[in-house]
Amino acid sequence: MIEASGLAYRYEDGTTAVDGVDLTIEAGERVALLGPNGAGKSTLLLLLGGLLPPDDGSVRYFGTDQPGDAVRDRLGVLTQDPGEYLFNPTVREDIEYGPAQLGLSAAEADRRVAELAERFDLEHLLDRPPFRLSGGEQRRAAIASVLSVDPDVLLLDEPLSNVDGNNEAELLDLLDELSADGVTIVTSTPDTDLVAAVADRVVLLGRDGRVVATGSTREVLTDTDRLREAGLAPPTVVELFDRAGFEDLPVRVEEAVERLRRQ
Ligand SMILES: Nc1ncnc2c1ncn2[C@@H]1O[C@H](COP(=O)(O)OP(=O)(O)OP(=O)(O)O)[C@@H](O)[C@H]1O
Repeated sequence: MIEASGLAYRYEDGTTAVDGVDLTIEAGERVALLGPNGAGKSTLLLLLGGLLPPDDGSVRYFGTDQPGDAVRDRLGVLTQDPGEYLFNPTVREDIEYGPAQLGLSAAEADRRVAELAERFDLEHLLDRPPFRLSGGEQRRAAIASVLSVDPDVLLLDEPLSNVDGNNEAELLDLLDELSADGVTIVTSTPDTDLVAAVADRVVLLGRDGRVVATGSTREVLTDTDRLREAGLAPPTVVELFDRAGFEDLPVRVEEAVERLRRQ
């Protein structure tokens, strides 16, 4: 789906945000870009989504040489600022915007709005101006507008920040469903507790914008020393079982519960 090689990006003030990143994302994969604040996750996501031109290196999409612009409607990129997706007079129009740009019928756009509004608990907010929404509501509306174009690849920058427990569970369920439908999902986060719920593979970034490790979610999340060296706390469930002296560490709460029941 995405093949990045030698990616590097420096901001105008000379800050190197991403440095020499090689990364291949296969169809249907769920990948987390994990790293501490300032590691370059957001910048990398923008580079992968074709929204920033790299200073060095290149990104290939779908095994072709088409530039990011040409495959824009197949890539759904959620940046950290929900305001970037909410620029119409109402939330409804924001969600309809993508389908309209793709030339879909009004009936199909309406259908997508209704489905996404129900999923994200936005029905009562559809006719409001987006700036009158709370931070978490804006994030949910932004995610709905990204999903409205039915992308093949989703690139999500900290999608759960500001989102409460119920809506978090709803969004995680939806990501599971999209993944089961074959959508490729890349999620950036500094939150090790979230990773096992959204990814099967992890790309761990260090503070210098370089990849420190890649591996299965289990491999990366149970290597507590390496996580700490990268500036991250291990997931709570991993830390708990590690400190309690367990050998084989669970990475999800459900797995931990199962383990304890068997004891
Ligand atoms: N517009 C900018 N101008 C200059 N430096 C920037 C800019 N945006 C980000 N940076 C710097 O680039 C580096 C990577 O930032 P980036 O936002 O990609 O990291 P991140 O891993 O997403 O961080 P966080 O977890 O805090 O969101 C940091 O050192 C940051 O200070």
